[in-house]
Amino acid sequence: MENKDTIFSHPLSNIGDFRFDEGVADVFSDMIQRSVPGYTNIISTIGELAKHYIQEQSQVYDLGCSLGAATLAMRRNISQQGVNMIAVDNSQAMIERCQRNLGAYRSDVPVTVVLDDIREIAIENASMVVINFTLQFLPPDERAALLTKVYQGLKPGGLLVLSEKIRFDDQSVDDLLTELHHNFKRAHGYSELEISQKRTALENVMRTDTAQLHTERLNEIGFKHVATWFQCFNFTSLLAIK
Ligand SMILES: Nc1ncnc2c1ncn2[C@@H]1O[C@H](C[S@+](CC[C@H]([NH3+])C(=O)[O-])CC(=O)[O-])[C@@H](O)[C@H]1O
Ligand SMILES: O=C(O)C(=O)Cc1ccccc1
Repeated sequence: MENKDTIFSHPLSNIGDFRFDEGVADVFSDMIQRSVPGYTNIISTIGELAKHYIQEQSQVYDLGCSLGAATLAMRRNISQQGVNMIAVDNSQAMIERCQRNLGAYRSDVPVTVVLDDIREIAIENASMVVINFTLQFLPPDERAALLTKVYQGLKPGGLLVLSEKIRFDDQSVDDLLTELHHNFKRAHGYSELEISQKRTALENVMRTDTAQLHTERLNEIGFKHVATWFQCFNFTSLLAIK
């Protein structure tokens, strides 16, 4: 049923930048579950939060939706009327599979699947916005603008869920939590070669911020309530309410 991630299992003579292409999209569900501690828990909590925060006659956004896991979790959980969901990703391979996944379950909640850069889309009348491990792929100096756009598009009482891989200013702490994350990957069957080649591939494309920066930035933008609700090693998820 599910394709196993073997992308980095053989020695590559030239490790290019990590890309969300067909090969990655085909194995992405397996890849993210074996790579991100707490991923399944985060997805189901997004579903729980949807029950409480999605407002009637409003829009819900999943920015960097990949295969649509967060959108599916939210859609399954809501009984609110007049909700329109928008799932956005700039990878054609992901969007095709996302559309297919959403079509595999029946639901009365309309979802518009959009192939675009999350920096280009309008956010309006939103009661919930999910950015689950996607902000980390934007250039660091463009992150505040994206989050400001989200804030401006949210209704009062609206919720942002922001999940990210993080780094630590303290080098010893960063080394330790990186090692614990690598142990997690080993425990899920990844070899040293896979871990190190993927790390190289991600180096230029995924520049992580610290937890403090995430919290401070959300506060500065104006969110009324900001909290870290999940952290495992160097992975975190925050919620921010307007
Ligand atoms: N500028 C951008 N515009 C649109 N999409 C982008 C951009 N940059 C990257 N992406 C997309 O963001 C997604 C990141 S994965 C999200 C997991 C999902 N949220 C999940 O809950 O399963 C997380 C990870 O791979 O660590 C990929 O599908 C990219 O194509
Ligand atoms: O795999 C890793 O080392 C990560 O940091 C997480 C991840 C998961 C899926 C795609 C890109 C990064």
